[in-house]
Amino acid sequence: MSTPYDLVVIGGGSAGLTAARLAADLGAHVALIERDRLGGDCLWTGCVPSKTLLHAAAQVHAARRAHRYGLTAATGPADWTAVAVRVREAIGRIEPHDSPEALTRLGVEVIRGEARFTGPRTLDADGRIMAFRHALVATGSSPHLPAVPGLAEAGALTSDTVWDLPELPRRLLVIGGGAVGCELGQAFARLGSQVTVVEAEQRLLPTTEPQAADLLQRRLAAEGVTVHTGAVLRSVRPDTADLTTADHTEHTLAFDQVLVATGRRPHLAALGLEAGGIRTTDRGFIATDARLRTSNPRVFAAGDVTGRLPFTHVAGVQAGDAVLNALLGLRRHLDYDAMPYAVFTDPEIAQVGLTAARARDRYGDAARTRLLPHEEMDRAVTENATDGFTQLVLGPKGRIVGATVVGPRAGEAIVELAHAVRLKWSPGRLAATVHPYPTHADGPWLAALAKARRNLSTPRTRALTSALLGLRRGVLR
Ligand SMILES: Cc1cc2nc3c(=O)[nH]c(=O)nc-3n(C[C@H](O)[C@H](O)[C@H](O)COP(=O)(O)OP(=O)(O)OC[C@H]3O[C@@H](n4cnc5c(N)ncnc54)[C@H](O)[C@@H]3O)c2cc1C
Ligand SMILES: NC(=O)c1ccc[n+]([C@@H]2O[C@H](COP(=O)([O-])OP(=O)(O)OC[C@H]3O[C@@H](n4cnc5c(N)ncnc54)[C@H](O)[C@@H]3O)[C@@H](O)[C@H]2O)c1
Repeated sequence: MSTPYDLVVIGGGSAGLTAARLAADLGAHVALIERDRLGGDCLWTGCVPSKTLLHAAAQVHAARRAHRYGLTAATGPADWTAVAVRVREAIGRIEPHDSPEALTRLGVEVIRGEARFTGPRTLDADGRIMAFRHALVATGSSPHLPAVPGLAEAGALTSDTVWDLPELPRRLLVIGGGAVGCELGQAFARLGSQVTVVEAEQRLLPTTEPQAADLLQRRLAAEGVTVHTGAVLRSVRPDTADLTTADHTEHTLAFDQVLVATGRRPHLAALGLEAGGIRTTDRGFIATDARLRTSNPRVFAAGDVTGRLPFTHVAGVQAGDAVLNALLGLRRHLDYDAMPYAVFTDPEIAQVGLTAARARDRYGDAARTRLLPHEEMDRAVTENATDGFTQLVLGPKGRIVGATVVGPRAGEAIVELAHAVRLKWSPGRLAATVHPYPTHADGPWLAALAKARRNLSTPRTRALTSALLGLRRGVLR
């Protein structure tokens, strides 16, 4: 057995890579064990391919509407081979940053193999026993297939396998209307597939603000996507699916390919959690405290495996905190109420902090919302994208506790609202920073200005300003 490593990282995805790099920067003796390819879900099958696909689909969508500007509009389906090449190109451009060579240059020992705990301070990587002072579990998650008869046998695609399609499906059935289902459903529809999305809950993106989800559903319908919400998928055969919709009617849908996007489960099998003294939650994720420590105080966890907000940026910041807490004995913890995310559909939907409903649950009558429809935002008018909105959710003392932006570049516009939530700003504080005109960041600014202006016109402030004006009139004549 080797001398103990300061840190052994298990899994080379968004969380594991960030952790290993930071540990090496701090001068730690660090090893990273990866059983497959460094880069994880985000690089190979998640964020990077999906955002590249969405960009390609947006270009095709714009080309189809080019007749508005006197050009010959594009018709027919997109060339899937060309799109797939572009997706692989984007992955290829990013992959070298995450390669074993790049990590080794930084001082990380990269080990190819499957890790398994053999005790509270040791693990086995494909036959090699390694001792550690600290370990980080960053083994991520995989798509989960619901137990619907015939689904697995129908050759269902997931976000792991959809990238290998030899051709664009003519009819694509998407099971699940969460982030993956909405993003990929819209992208495939724009590229030329006939898409049907089946969602079990009453609306798409069930955890986002309801008006945002409704707006997206209307847009998808306008683009020719059929959406069934509140639907129960009963069974699947090789080219048809039986479902019952919210109004209790039964449908049989024909498809050429079916894509399952119904959530993910953590990679924990064969990790030897029991030998490592690591407990899991009721939902089957690794149980961690606020400092990301597991039930074994020498083992931390980060990323999708923790079951908290499964996003790349969350995986990265969790990994950073876990490494600092483990190696330097700090007590850092994240504020999940200030964690933003974006769904890259068109319209783009970005959110941070509490939704209006959660704010009411937490703060009762002290919770308020301020909505700025994007008809009032000039940049949205110039781009003919006025159906979006910016909503601020205010808590006690009028502090911003949550926000939603729907419209172009919502993912960028949400960033300053994430600052506002984290730093507990009032709208007045946000309004004090001048924004260039006209940008997509005007939504948050105009919403904050409108609220600040309303504060100026309360009877009390009006009485004060009237008195002051009267005084000035007297002095200045
Ligand atoms: C289609 C899609 C689009 C997405 N888009 C976005 C987006 O736009 N923005 C965003 O923030 N998030 C997005 N996500 C989510 C994001 O991809 C994940 O949250 C993120 O990749 C999780 O990182 P991770 O490090 O926890 O896990 P992973 O990236 O899954 O990495 C885990 C690694 O551990 C390895 N591993 C597992 N078990 C072992 C073992 N026993 N031994 C050794 N190695 C092991 C695996 O091989 C893998 O490489 C998307 C996800 C999907 C599916
Ligand atoms: N833009 C982004 O940041 C982005 C994009 C894609 C994915 N992701 C991440 O990847 C994770 C996985 O995405 P996902 O979309 O698979 O999961 P999800 O949890 O976001 O959505 C799954 C959806 O499937 C529905 N569902 C579950 N079982 C069903 C059934 N039997 N029939 C019909 N509908 C059913 C759920 O109600 C839910 O709406 C997400 O949690 C997200 O964090 C992020």
